[in-house]
Amino acid sequence: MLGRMKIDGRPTRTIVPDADGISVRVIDQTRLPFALEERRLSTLAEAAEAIRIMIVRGAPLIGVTAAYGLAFAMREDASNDGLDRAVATLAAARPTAVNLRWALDRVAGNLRQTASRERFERAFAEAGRIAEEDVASCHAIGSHGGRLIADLARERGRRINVLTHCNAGWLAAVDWGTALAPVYAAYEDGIDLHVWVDETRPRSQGAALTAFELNGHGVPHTVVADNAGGHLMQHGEVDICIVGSDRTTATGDVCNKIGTYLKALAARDTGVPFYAALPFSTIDWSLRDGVAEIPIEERDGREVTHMTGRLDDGGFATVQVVSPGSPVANPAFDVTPARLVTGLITERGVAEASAEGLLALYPERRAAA
Ligand SMILES: CSC[C@@H](O)[C@@H](O)C(=O)COP(=O)(O)O
Repeated sequence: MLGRMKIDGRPTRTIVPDADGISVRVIDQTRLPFALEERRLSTLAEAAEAIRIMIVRGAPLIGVTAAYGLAFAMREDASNDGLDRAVATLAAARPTAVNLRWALDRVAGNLRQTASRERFERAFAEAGRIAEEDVASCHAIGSHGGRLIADLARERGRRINVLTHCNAGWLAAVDWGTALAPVYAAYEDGIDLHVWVDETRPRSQGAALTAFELNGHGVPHTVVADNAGGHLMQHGEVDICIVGSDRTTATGDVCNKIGTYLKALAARDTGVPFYAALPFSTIDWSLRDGVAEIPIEERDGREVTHMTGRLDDGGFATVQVVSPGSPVANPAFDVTPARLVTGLITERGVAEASAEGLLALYPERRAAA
């Protein structure tokens, strides 16, 4: 299946069902930007491991991969116990992105009404539908967010500088992405724009993945160290910040890659609009206080102490960058309170970051609220 996003001019998607009808192929994101390699996933263990070690990452893509993982599990043990065990295994792979739990609940809910012998086919088809819906949501996010960039370009009559953090592009979803979808939409509409790409230590998703994506599309961009954003904003070099989200509360608090909160603080201080772009599957309607309630994944300290990269001679090396013996901490996400968020760009339009703002776009949630 062809995607809209491109690598070397070739349309590509991050996850594609294989012709054998029992597996999927994914891009191994641990190898980017220096090597483009695919992995085939066909078992529960492979899907859970791919999510855990971040062969696939980004909230929407984690959700789709988990849905396929549940399908694979149904080939191995289609009993109710097998289903419960598979849900638990996949849910534990990464705790913060709520799209994972959302996708598991959707597929598992469907399977509980389904006879065991039909469960694999049913789950595989449902995972495919979740992937297609994600593409449609991201495309719509692109249209709504692209208009924000176009409005700024009209208003300011010059090139628009967008700052983004981590990778919330098509590599983090199935196609298009969330935070980068508006960038792609505006760029394809001929808007003159440039993207400041936060490097995003410790795993460098900005330097490795966002830069790789933008390069693939010819979108003008510059990679900056994580600490540069505040300075750029103070000097009028940023017109708008757009980030993704791993979980957004019913009140509009935005959980995203560690460091996002600091950018939102700098944006507020300098009057730069700060948006989060996310599909409905990223909204956790059960939570009202993101700082207190969202579980923050703590990852291996080795991501902080070591870095891997390409040597000048073309070889690869992992090197230690922290003083030996120093303890490290590695919280992977932080929460930006709704009061610092100018708006939430969703597939239904741009919402104010508040309970009322979200309910205005998702009125069907009013009864539950
Ligand atoms: C469209 S993806 C939104 C988020 O998932 C993204 O901004 C992010 O924080 C990804 O974190 P990662 O740890 O790389 O999975």
